[in-house]
Amino acid sequence: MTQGTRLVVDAVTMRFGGLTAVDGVSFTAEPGDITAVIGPNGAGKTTLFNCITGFYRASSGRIMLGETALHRLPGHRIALAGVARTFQNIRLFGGMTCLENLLVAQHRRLMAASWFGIGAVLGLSRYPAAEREAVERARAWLEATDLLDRADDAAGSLPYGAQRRLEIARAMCTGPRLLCLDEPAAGLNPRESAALSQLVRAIRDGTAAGADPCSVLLIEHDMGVVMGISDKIVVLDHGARIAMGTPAEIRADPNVIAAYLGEDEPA
Ligand SMILES: Nc1ncnc2c1ncn2[C@@H]1O[C@H](COP(=O)(O)OP(=O)(O)OP(=O)(O)O)[C@@H](O)[C@H]1O
Repeated sequence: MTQGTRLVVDAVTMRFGGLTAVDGVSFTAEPGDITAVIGPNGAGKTTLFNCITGFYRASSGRIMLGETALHRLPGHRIALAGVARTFQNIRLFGGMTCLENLLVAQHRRLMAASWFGIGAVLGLSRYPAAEREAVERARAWLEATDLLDRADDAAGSLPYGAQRRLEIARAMCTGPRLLCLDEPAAGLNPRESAALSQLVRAIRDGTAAGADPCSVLLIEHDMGVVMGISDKIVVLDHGARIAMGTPAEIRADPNVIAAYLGEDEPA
């Protein structure tokens, strides 16, 4: 069993014209850890996330996932390298069922098993076995996210909190080495936030859906969730890293408290 994969973010800078949205940020997200990136509005969190997940190419710096240089890969190769993400705004196929959403997420695996259609034409395909596995994996993640009874319902008909869990299930169906969550607790009620925290811990520890442990990186404004589940917190302000440490260290850091003055104070 793997123990997740180390993410190294090394002096990453992202400029938009004259604006430096991320300014030489470095940190490592250790295997087996939940690492949170926090900071006031406009601090550069989403931009940094977009660099890691391949939506932007960093202006400079290195991003390594294990031995893989993510910063050198085109955006569409990042998922293949083992990075899965969820979005601030939910992006599910609303008209498809929950199960179908999780099967679509596995289409690359299924295509590979059918040798991209050629094996199927020749009757040599491993597709049926792969399809069975894909359905089993999808059902395991539906169960882990408490959505098994909604498997055949349209994703768009689910309550908001359930859609957020389905997004995580979909990301996990790709078998990632690193899961990036962009404000997963946004809009959740306290009970749903608690269930989310438990799910993210289980993903980190490899106790959900029979999957291996997975490193987790999250952006989150809900300080209850951040302080409750993070092993390490990286704090950004005006694009730069101003603090890094355990939740207890971050809570007591005067730089962090100063950065948040006028915002919601952490903890
Ligand atoms: N595509 C873009 N083009 C130009 N400027 C951008 C772009 N994306 C982000 N920015 C700017 O970069 C800075 C950092 O924004 P970013 O969205 O990364 O912050 P954030 O910490 O995620 O904020 P929030 O908590 O409000 O989501 C902001 O000044 C923003 O206006």
